[in-house]
Amino acid sequence: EDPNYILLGGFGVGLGVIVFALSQWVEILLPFDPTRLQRDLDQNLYGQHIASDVVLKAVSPFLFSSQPTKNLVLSFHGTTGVGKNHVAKIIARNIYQKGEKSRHYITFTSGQHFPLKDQVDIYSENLKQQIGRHISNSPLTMFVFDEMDKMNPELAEAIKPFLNYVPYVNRVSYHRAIFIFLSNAGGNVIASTAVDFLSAGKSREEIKKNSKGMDAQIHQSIFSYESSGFWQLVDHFVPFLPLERKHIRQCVLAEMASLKISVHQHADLADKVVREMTFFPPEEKIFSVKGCKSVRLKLMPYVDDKI
Ligand SMILES: Nc1ncnc2c1ncn2[C@@H]1O[C@H](COP(=O)(O)OP(=O)(O)OP(=O)(O)O)[C@@H](O)[C@H]1O
Repeated sequence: EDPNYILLGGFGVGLGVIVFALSQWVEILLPFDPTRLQRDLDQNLYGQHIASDVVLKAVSPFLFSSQPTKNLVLSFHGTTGVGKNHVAKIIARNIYQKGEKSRHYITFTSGQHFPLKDQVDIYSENLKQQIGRHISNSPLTMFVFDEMDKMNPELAEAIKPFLNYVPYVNRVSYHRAIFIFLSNAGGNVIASTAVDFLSAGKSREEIKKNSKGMDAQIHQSIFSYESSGFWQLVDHFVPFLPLERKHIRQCVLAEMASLKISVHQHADLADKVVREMTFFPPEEKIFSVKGCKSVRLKLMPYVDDKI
């Protein structure tokens, strides 16, 4: 063997390893395409015409702008299992090639990450450092805070400076980050507005963001929390409506496809799962109490028998 070839081969392998490591480290940001986001929402988000509209109109100009004047702050409201986390993930997969698995998609759940009241000072300090570090690594980071209604107000205070109009810290732009807060606060207000509409014979699509003062009532339900200054920094409050039978059915079919459960072999499964769910109000039984939340779990027993 010619030692030159061995040297060259070794060099090639080394270079390959470095390129591979770099490609794992440097994540690809997708070029933003509003049509793709719209298509994704149209096809994969069921029964949420208001949320779909607000998200598209908020996210598109923000991602198009090369120098946004402030970061994007969204607050999603609705009862359980109606698609709040789901939409955050849809946004993520339209920004990052790795979607929700991206290193730049950061989630915190109050009950899980900040459970102890007497540790709040430590949580605050850690949280500030983490947010700063993530933004320094990649200005276009998504921070998703779940269970905001359970968050200690002191933690909200720790996040507040990042939502403000601070343009640069250490020459890194703080205006490109996206903050999404999820909560069940206002969920009952939204649900009762939906019940009123459908009971009055109106269609779901007629419900607007400010129908029956829904907007104002959502504000009321959160501004009564201590950190009202924090909520003033939110750009858009996004209501998620409770889901009806047809939406649950759509969720079941989508989950069946993702779990590779044959629709042919289990023709009645979607209807069976829908029948097993609980609906409200008790008389009319229009909306699913848990949205699409337990759908995946109910399908698990069928996972093994593939097509
Ligand atoms: N409107 C919807 N359209 C499509 N799929 C949905 C919708 N709502 C819920 N799902 C499905 O149900 C699962 C659970 O929903 P998701 O986690 O988004 O609920 P959530 O509103 O965040 O609830 P929670 O308040 O309990 O956190 C999602 O992963 C998704 O598969």
